Amino acid sequence: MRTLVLGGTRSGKSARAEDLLATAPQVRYLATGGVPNAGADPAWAARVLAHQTRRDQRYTTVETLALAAELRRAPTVPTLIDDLGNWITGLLDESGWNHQTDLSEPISELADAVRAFDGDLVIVSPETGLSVVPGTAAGRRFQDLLGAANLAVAAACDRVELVVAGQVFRPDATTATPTSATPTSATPAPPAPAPPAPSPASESNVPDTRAPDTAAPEAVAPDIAASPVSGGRADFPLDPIDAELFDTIAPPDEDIAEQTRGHSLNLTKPPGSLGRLEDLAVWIAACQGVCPPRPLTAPQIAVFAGDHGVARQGVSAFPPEVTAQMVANIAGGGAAINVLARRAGAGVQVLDLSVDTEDTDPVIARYKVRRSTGDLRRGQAMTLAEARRSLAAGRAVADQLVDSGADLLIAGEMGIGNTTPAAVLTGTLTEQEPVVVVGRGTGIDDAGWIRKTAAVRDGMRFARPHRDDPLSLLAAVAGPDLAAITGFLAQAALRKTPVILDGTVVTSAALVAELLAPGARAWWCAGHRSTEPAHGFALLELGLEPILDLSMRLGEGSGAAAALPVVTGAVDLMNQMATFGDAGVSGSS
Ligand SMILES: Cc1cc2ncn([C@H]3O[C@H](COP(=O)(O)O)[C@@H](O)[C@H]3O)c2cc1C
Ligand SMILES: O=C(O)c1cccnc1
Repeated sequence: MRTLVLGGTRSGKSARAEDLLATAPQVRYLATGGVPNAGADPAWAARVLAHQTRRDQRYTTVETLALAAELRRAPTVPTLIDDLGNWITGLLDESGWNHQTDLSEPISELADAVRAFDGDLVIVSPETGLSVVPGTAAGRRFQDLLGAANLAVAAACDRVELVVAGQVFRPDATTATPTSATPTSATPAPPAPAPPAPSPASESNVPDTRAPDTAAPEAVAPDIAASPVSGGRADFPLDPIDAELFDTIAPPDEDIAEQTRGHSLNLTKPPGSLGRLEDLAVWIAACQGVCPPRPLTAPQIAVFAGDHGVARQGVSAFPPEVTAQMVANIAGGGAAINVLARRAGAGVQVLDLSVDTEDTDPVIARYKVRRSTGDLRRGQAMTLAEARRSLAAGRAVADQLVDSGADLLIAGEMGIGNTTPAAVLTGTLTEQEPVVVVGRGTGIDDAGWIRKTAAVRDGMRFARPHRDDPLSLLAAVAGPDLAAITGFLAQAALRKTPVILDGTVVTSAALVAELLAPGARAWWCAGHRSTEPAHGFALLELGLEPILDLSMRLGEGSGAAAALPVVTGAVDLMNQMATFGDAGVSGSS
């Protein structure tokens, strides 16, 4: 079990960490605070002594900043790291406190080592993000880097705890997942979010840290997760009036792309031998504007959920009630997307935009626009105002994730019947006939396929007049979930953040997003090719070649999450491989 214990100064976090290892026969204690010079700083020495006297004979202390190497050296020995704040300070002391100091590599190395660790590991780290932004450049640097370290390490752990005045809170156990807004959601929501909106830290993207054996009795604190919501619904942080207006989307940096292609020629491999992995790394470098690209340490997945009126017409193999049930499943960490995200080190949050229930946890429903949609066979799935609100919600979610450090975004979806509006959008925007785009979705039989095709035909009839007006197209035949995904994807591009697209539902929204924000597609790659026929047409229209083709047809973001390790691996190759010169390997003759 790997646990990250966060807390403020003197919160009781170290004592809590030691409690977690109380039954371990021996504990390796990785101390990052350095050996204090008692003469120079007696107060610091006393502080360290207090920690030492509390620990017993079972502890063996190793003073080190090389945490990743030490974890890898003995990856099963029960270990306590105390703490990441001193670790960041030590690294900054070594490499300089100026703003150019890049600690992304040691941070991602540590996260990788934590992920690979196979025993009891407790990591203590200060939670400084709840205080004011420091007034000095060095203070801000420290706070930013510590936040990044906490996010990356939280994503690699099985669970995250927050200690406040000796009380233990489990962010991931509050609402079953949605929690803090920090990319890996290591940081729980602040008790009093600042206006104008749920602060980033109040958003739900705790990494999916659920583990089968984590039902700790102290896992409470519903009020923390619920705090950002007023009256059961979140206030919309973005004025929906302008939700469909986007500034020009700048393309990823072509000079950096060229530089990265050149860099790749120097690496110890025949030119081009890593095939499309090289293209992916070049693309990420161009998105980041950095050569070689920085390792991706904080990918985030937002799953947008909604019901669809047409689902009552026999177009799905499953009943609409499954949408709400699956929202709870995703929040609880038990869906396919959670499993793939955990493995890939991505945080997951699920958001109810239009599920047909009043009972969703208020945090998950903070952007709720309505219950279900009108039947798209008769047009007007929602109003224009609702479409704007939904777009604004998706944009706000992307903003919050990017603001809290996410370096790659994935949109997922959950909604029984949603492959029907997706087929309507794709058929309309790629000018294909209904029979060509309609697939089996969750596995409908022939009679269901005929009903679905008829519904798509009717929906396309209503959609066609709105083909050149993305907002009214969404209002006519989509729904809040698809509109939110549209806003999310376009906003990610505006914020220069790469996206891995998922299957047919998300990609149908991508078609609309490209209309709303032309050029946005340059910020997206296609994670996989779904077996739904509409998906192939949508990918063709966007000019995207999928990374994987595994006959998947699930949605939730699962195809994108499956492709995520390929993308992060591609970036690592560009970043970590030795050059011919460095390794003393002869180049081609
Ligand atoms: C248990 C279950 C889990 C799912 N996870 C994703 N979907 C996927 O299937 C649904 C769309 O297919 P259709 O249009 O045929 O209803 C969406 O919820 C989509 O996310 C699921 C569907 C089910 C039943
Ligand atoms: O490709 C998808 O996104 C998909 C396929 C089937 C069911 N739900 C989603």
